[in-house]
Formats: sequence, C-alpha cells, structure tokens
Amino acid sequence: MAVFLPVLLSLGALLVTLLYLAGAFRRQRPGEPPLDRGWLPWLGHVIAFRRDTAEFLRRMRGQHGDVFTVQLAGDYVTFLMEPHSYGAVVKESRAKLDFEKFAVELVARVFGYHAQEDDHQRLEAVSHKYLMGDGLEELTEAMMLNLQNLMLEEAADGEWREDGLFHFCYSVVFRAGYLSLFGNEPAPGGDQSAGRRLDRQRSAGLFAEFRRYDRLFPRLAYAVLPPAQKLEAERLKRRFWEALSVGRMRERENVSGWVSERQQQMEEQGLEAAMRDRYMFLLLWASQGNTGPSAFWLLLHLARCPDALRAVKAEADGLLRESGQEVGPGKPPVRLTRRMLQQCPVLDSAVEESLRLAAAPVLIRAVLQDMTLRLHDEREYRLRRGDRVALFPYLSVQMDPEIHPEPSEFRYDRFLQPGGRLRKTDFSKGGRRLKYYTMPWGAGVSMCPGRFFAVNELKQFIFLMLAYFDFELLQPELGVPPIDRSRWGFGTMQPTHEVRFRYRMRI
Ligand code: HEM
Repeated sequence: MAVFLPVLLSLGALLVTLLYLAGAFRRQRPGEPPLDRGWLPWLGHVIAFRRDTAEFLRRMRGQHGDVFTVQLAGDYVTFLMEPHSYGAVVKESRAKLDFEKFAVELVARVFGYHAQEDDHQRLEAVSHKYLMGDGLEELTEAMMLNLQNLMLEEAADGEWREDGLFHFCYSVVFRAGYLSLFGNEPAPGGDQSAGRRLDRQRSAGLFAEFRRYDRLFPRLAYAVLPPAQKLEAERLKRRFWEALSVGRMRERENVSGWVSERQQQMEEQGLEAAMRDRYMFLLLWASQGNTGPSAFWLLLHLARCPDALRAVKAEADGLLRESGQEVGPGKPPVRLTRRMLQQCPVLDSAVEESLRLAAAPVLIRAVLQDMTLRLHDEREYRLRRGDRVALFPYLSVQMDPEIHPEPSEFRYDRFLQPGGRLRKTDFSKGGRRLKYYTMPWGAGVSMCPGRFFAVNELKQFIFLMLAYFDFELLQPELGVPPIDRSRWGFGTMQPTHEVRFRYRMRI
C-alpha cells in the first residue's frame, strides 16, 4: 500500500488542481454579484446558454436579480440586465473593460485572421471616412445601381415569380452590398450589360457559399462543429479568402474606399497577402451577415401589416413626386438622393421597429483589472480581473413591456412622435427616461460603424420594392415564423423556416 501512496497523493493533487482550474472552488466574495457556477465543472451553464440564450438569461434574472455572474465554458461572465446602468459598461475606459480581447479570439477561430495591434483604430478611421457623413454618398449611389441591376433587370418581363422571402431579401441585399463594397466585375470588352450580367451570376454563386458558411457560423464560433462540418467550414473559408484575395480585388472595378484603403493600410504595414485575404472575409461577414436578414424582417412585417405598408408607401410616393420622378415603362431608373433618404421618418421608424424585434447581439467586454461596477441606483458590485461583463439588450431593453408596450408586436410608428413627422426618442423605465432604449448596433467602442450605410441599404431596398413591385405572401395565415434560437448573440436573428411569397415587376 505504501508503494501506491505517492501515486495516490499525486493523483489527488492533480484532481484538486484540475477542479481548481475548472473553477469548482470559486465562491462569491463580499461585494460581488450572485454567482451561479452550474453543475458541470468548467462547462458551467454553457449548454443551456447555447441552447437558448434568451430563455437562460430570463431564468437567471428570475433567480438572481438583474446582475449575476455565471460560469460558461471556463469563463465567468457577469450579466448586467439593468438598462439604466448600461453606461457603466459601455462608457467604461478601455483600461478596465476591453472589447478587443474577446473579438481577437473570435476572429482567429472564425476567420483564421490574427489581429494586429491597431486594427480597431484603423478600421474606425476608415469607416468614419467611407461609411458615415459625406463619405457615405458614393457608397449609397453604388448600392442603388447594384440593387437596380439585381432587382429590376431579372424581373423585367413582369411575370409573377415565387420565392422564399428570406432567400429573396438576403440574396438581393447581400449581393448588392457585396458589389458596392468589393466592386464590380470588369465589363468584358467594355460591354456594360455583359458586366452587369456577370455581376448577377457570380454574386449569386458567392451568396450560395456564404449561406453555407452562415449556417455553420454559430457552432463554429462556439467551437462545437462536428469534424465533417469543420472540414466544410475550412473549405468555405478558403473559397472566400480566394474570392476576396488581393489579386482578385485588383481586377475589380469600383472597389469602395472602405475596402481599398484598408487593403492599402495593411500592405503598408507589411502584413502578408494571405492574412489580408482573411481580413477581407471578416469585412465581408461584418458587412453582409446582418443586413439581408434585417431586410427580410422589415419586408415581412410590412407585408403583414396593411396600415404600415400604406403609410410607408405614401411617404415613398410623396418623396418621388416631390423630386419630380416617375416610375414606369420608358422612365429612367429612380434616383434616391441623400436628402430623400433622410426625409422618411415613417420608414425610419419601421426600420428601427423591425430591428428592435430581430437584432439580438450579446455585447461582451473583458475585465482587465479588479474594479467596481456602479449602477445608477447606487448599488456597487466588485468584478474580478480575468472575468467578462456582458449585456443582452434584446431581453433587458427591446423586449421589456414597460419600455415598449406589447413588445412582440410590430408597430411601425413606435419610434414616431404623435403627428408622424418626428422621431420618438423618449422611452422610460421606472419613471426615468432611458438613454439606451433599443440597441441593434451595440454601443460604445464596438458600436457598428456600418449602421448608417445599413439603414440606407434597407431603405433603398424597400423603396425599390414599393416603387417597382407587386408582392404578396402566399400563406399569410401562417403568421410570423419563429426565430432560430441557436443564433442569439450574433446580430440579426434568422427565421426557423422560409415564408413563401410571390412578386412581379409592374411594367
Ligand atoms: C442591419 C445591419 C447590421 C446590424 C444589425 C449590425 C450590428 C452590429 C453590431 C451589434 C456590432 C457590434 C458587435 C459587438 O459589440 O461586439 C457590429 C459591428 C460591426 N459592424 Fe455592423 N451591423 C449591421 C450592418 C453592418 C454593415 C452594413 C457594415 C459595413 C458596411 C457593418 C460593419 C461592422 C463592423 C466592421 C463591425 C465591427 C466593429 C469593430 O470591430 O469595432 N455592419 N455590427
């Protein structure tokens, strides 16, 4: 027996070390939020969290209140569910709460890209220049031309076509967005219409591949793909690295400043071409993964809500009339100026409302030093270095019936003041006005830099649908499809199944 004693002691020590590393001995210290480690060592609650994040967090909030810490696959994550106090997280200095640490790990796993130190600042600067303010004008014009190429040219015979609404919206908005940012195919021998045809064909192929990757994305991000699908994800990644490669980009025309300047910066930094190609895939994903699904929810809600459709159409018709444009056979394609896109409060409200219902990012920050989280009501919680802090505004803001009565209903005028001309921004909870009352774009340092372009894309798409097309749902009695619960946390949600519809161009 004595012979085995050292072995047993070593095994015991190993077990204790493993349990320690697995967080089995962690206790809530005075001043810290309630701690719920879950039953499984190291994994904690990750299975329930992944299965249905919203449901899990609702349950935890019921048990522990609006601030709590849970163990998720080795990480301790403190969720703050009290929206008046969101500023304490999104405005905290980067020295204490950092967004990049988590993002760097994710992009390495999902896109194979190894982040450079100043990536975030450089992307911010380029986004400022090309995705906001005056810089956005050129991109918005390119988007209009590409949307018209994809939407009008193929439907020019005026025949009824049937499709899945999700597929239709995602395909059109993805492809037009991709062509606007990453450029057009060169016109063979200067033949513009052949160039446009190539754009339609090749972007359709790319979209089909993107959707394959898109379906794998949540499990890839959580690193739980089975081997065969992992291989498929690798194949798709390589396909995109190649399709968006530096060499390919040089052949394209009208590549946006957002993409070309970022390329140039990376080249000047001496980043190898293979890594730059990977970064391009990251940009494609960030710019195209949410807008198409958002277009789907918006068009679906409008198609299901005659009042909303009527109000949005009246606004669009009015703007076209005021600008002296007519839609019809022989007329030039409509032009939507920046001013027109800025003067549609009804459509703006409908866009904001559909995003409130469908955009559900989890915002995550790494705690870089021991610190205190101060809530608006004077409560204070101590946070440990190495942990994470997270917000899930979908549940604590967007679906809160006190902030948004009947939160599951689509009310196209929810973000309009009485009178219907001005944006409504005063929403309250507990008798106090809220700063963060809907957060589809995130907030603070990681707030989506593409939000102005994304809203323009959605509005342009809806304008064209209303101006040029008749469309109807084929089975309106089926209602709004449920959202796919495996995708919480990644941006705009997707439906669990298609919605059949038909459309035809009015000629
Ligand atoms: C409806 C469409 C869109 C939605 C709902 C959306 C939402 C978001 C959200 C929530 C984030 C922040 C994630 C976080 O905090 O971790 C984000 C980041 C980002 N978005 Fe968007 N986005 C949309 C469209 C776009 C478009 C059109 C572009 C570019 C043209 C874009 C570019 C980006 C980039 C580059 C980031 C990363 C920012 C960074 O690293 O700081 N997005 N987006």
